[in-house]
Amino acid sequence: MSNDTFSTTGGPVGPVDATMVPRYAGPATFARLPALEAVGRADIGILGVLFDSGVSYRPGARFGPGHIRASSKLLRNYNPIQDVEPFGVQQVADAGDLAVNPFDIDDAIAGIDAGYRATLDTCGRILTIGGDHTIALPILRVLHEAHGPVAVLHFDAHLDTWDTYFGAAYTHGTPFRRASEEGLIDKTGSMHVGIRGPLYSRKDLTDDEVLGFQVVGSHQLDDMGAAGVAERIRARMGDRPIYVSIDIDVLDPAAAPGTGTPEAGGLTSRELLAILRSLQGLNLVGADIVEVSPAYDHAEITGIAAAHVGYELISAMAPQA
Ligand SMILES: N=C(N)NCCCC(=O)O
Ligand SMILES: [Zn+2]
Ligand SMILES: [Zn+2]
Repeated sequence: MSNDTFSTTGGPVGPVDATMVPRYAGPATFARLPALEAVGRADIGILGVLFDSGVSYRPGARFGPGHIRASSKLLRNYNPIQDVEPFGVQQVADAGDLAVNPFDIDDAIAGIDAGYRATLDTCGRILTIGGDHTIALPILRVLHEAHGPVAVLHFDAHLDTWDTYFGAAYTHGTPFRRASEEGLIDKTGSMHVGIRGPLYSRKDLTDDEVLGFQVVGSHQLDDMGAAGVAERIRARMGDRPIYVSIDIDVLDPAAAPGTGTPEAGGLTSRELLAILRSLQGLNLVGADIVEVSPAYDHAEITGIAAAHVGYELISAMAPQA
């Protein structure tokens, strides 16, 4: 018999009541929220995608969803800076995991497409926790059917608009080039935030611009500040439908050591969380948090950062009073 004591006031079913069940106990769901099947439908579904066969360096992101859930137990009901109860004003539920083919990327992409589409039958929007960045492509394919080309707000140390690796077109370094080629993204409204580190050549940047992206480099954060980046985002995206894709390696390795392709000189978690808060009121149609690789994490540093990223995204998606 489950000892979950979900706090509910007749509205959305929220997380387990922390005054009844100690934080280290309760369901292994994101923020100890109810499972989707327990509530039937949700405004936001948290969906794990256990896939990391598209990586080019350190693997392990297939274990990211479980790690982020385990690291999310301390999340509480009220978000003071956004002044919202993200789990009280909307139904948020954990939609479980998509376990896709680890041996065939094409089959895995088809599986993610089908699983994401099925989850949208009972969830208004989905916050996906990965998995490596390959997973963004099938998600954008599904969202394109409902929204047309979406503006991609991409937080990452890496452009992820490269062409192929060893001849492979579908990897964690290529999702946004494929998406742009397939007409899935709004080339007048997409941008990267946090880009840094060595590139393969200058052509990486000229190609990237043609594919529809503007770049805010990590090095610009000191001068622009989170507020300046937030302004750039609003100016670039306006009221377009926006897909937010967050590669946890946008954070400095000090703030996110548990990731596959770390680059020095990244954002602090405080900067990233401040930028995400500024998305409140924008037309967010979905989001993901990818590339968390627990094997390289210490003391849940990366898992906790990813959990808070998810919390601020859910808060930014909440209906405002
Ligand atoms: N972590 C992501 N998503 N992409 C990394 C690509 C790294 C590289 O091409 O060297
Ligand atoms: Zn990256
Ligand atoms: Zn990436």
